[in-house]
Amino acid sequence: MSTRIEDYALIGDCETAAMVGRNGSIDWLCLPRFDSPACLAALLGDETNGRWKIAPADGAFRTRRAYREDTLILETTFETATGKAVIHDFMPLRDGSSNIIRIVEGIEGTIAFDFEFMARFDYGQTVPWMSFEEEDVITAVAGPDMLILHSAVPLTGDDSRVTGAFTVQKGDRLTFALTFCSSYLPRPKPVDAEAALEATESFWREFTGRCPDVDGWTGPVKRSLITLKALTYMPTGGIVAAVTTSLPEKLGGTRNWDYRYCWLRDATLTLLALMKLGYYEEASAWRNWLLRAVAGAPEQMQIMYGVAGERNLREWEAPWLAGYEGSQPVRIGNAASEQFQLDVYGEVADALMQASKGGLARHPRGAEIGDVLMPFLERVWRDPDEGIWEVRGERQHFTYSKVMAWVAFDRVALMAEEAGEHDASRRWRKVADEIHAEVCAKAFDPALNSFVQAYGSKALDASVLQIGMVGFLPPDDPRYVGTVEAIERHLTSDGFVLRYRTGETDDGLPSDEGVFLACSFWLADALDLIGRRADAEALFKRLLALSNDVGLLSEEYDPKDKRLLGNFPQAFSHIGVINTALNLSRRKGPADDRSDGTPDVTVGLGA
Ligand SMILES: OC[C@H]1O[C@H](O[C@H]2O[C@H](CO)[C@@H](O)[C@H](O)[C@H]2O)[C@H](O)[C@@H](O)[C@@H]1O
Repeated sequence: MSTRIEDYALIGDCETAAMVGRNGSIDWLCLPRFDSPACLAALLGDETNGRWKIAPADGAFRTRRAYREDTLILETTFETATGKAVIHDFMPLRDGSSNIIRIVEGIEGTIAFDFEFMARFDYGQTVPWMSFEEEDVITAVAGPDMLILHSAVPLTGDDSRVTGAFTVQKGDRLTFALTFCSSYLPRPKPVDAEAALEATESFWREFTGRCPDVDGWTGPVKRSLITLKALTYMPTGGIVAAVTTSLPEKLGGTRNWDYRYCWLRDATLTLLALMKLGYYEEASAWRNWLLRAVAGAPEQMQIMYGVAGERNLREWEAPWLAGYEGSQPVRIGNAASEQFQLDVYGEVADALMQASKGGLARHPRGAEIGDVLMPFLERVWRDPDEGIWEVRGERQHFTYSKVMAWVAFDRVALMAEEAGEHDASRRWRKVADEIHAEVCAKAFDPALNSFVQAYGSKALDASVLQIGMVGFLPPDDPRYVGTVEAIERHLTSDGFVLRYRTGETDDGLPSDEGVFLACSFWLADALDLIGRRADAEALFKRLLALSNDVGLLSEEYDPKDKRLLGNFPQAFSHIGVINTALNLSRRKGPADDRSDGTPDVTVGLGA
């Protein structure tokens, strides 16, 4: 039986990450980067696709898990009839090599453990050459890649499987370290596990220590903050949407996508959340990543890039992987990278304006990029697009896309005005006004008393909840209030929000999907904005209760089967935790900031 998505926890080194099951098995690991081929891929198949398991030999064990306070160090406590032991799992920040360290510590009595290591490079396909250099040092080599396993106990096995057995007693501390390196380069020095544990703890504590108090929500906010940081590729500042590919949006379904890339949309929303908590260093790193990634001709700007700004994210399928609970295909790469999605221009402009407001130092290329992108957007905003949901059906005039195009022109007009560039400001304001009038005329359905998914459509769509948050209409505008209420009434399942009804939208895909957690946070924000604070709080609490035992959320949820669905953990959902907590706390939240329209800046788009 497969491990439920909610039974995984994340560990990472801000360059890649691993998924650790409640059963002691590491079932997902891509090296050396988030988007590199996996060398442990049991998550999307079975153990023969690669895993590293350390678990009590007595199968009847109980587990309890928690992160060491304010860190990404996972502590899984195993209890059997004979004793209690903890495995401390973590990935230290790199100092020349990438490592996963597992320290098994005896707490009470005695426990017998089984050890199993099966490496499969190239997404669970390639069986390596396994060499037993010493009883406790084993290497796995396949082409350019090499894993070195340092074990505290003797191991045996062959190319396909390495096993061992050991016992821990109270006070024992056994260390296992897996190091990745290039097979053709000199080997890195073995890592000092205890020193690495200390350094890892200090790193995360220092990072989390800067988080302000967010009323009663500080706990979940900190966990979300740590998760977003773990999704950041530190060498470049790029932020991936999730660390997994192809965890399904419906169990057994085909809506399985690769999220190990940097979406401008997801990343800018992450940036807004981080800045609200005062994390400007991360925001600055991301802004520099963005300006490097979008450098070039504006018509070639993509909606997503690789972690270092790569453009070629060609989508392909890995048929040898059975898929999570049989959900095929497993996709690598993402064809949405070639789509046209208007909203990203608005998201980027908005984030950069907020960055300026927050006092982020000006970047020399920033204004220049704005000068090139805005005339391009002026030419193309009337075109249909694939929209925020990246539909694979026909392009449409999606309401959210046009609203966000309005945001782009509105923000640059405000910034130009503030900088005393009155001609530019008038030019952009004129386009903004034109878009505004068109959206109000074509995207509002008086019979439904709601904004709809696309011009002339009858379908509801959760993305238009953003209309009151980005300042397109004041929250008390009856058209916005009507929209929020229509979505609450007709686009929810068990009180949680669907992106849209799959049967009513040509998204080019079969079957349906779960409720979308980010949209559910948006409904909480919207309810708060229209003056229904108690309902907003109640929904927020229900959403937080969907987090797994270590505070992590995936993209979607199935209210019937009560299971997390989709890639995990997902930035979009954790951004929701932070933003809604801020909106509901005394502190001024992103919704207030984004809707108040004050530029408070002195320089251009990239400032
Ligand atoms: O629903 C089809 C699309 O689903 C994915 O996109 C979703 O995830 C993105 C990353 O979090 C998010 O930016 C987007 O708004 C979501 O719809 C998938 O990546 C697409 O390829 C797919 O067409």
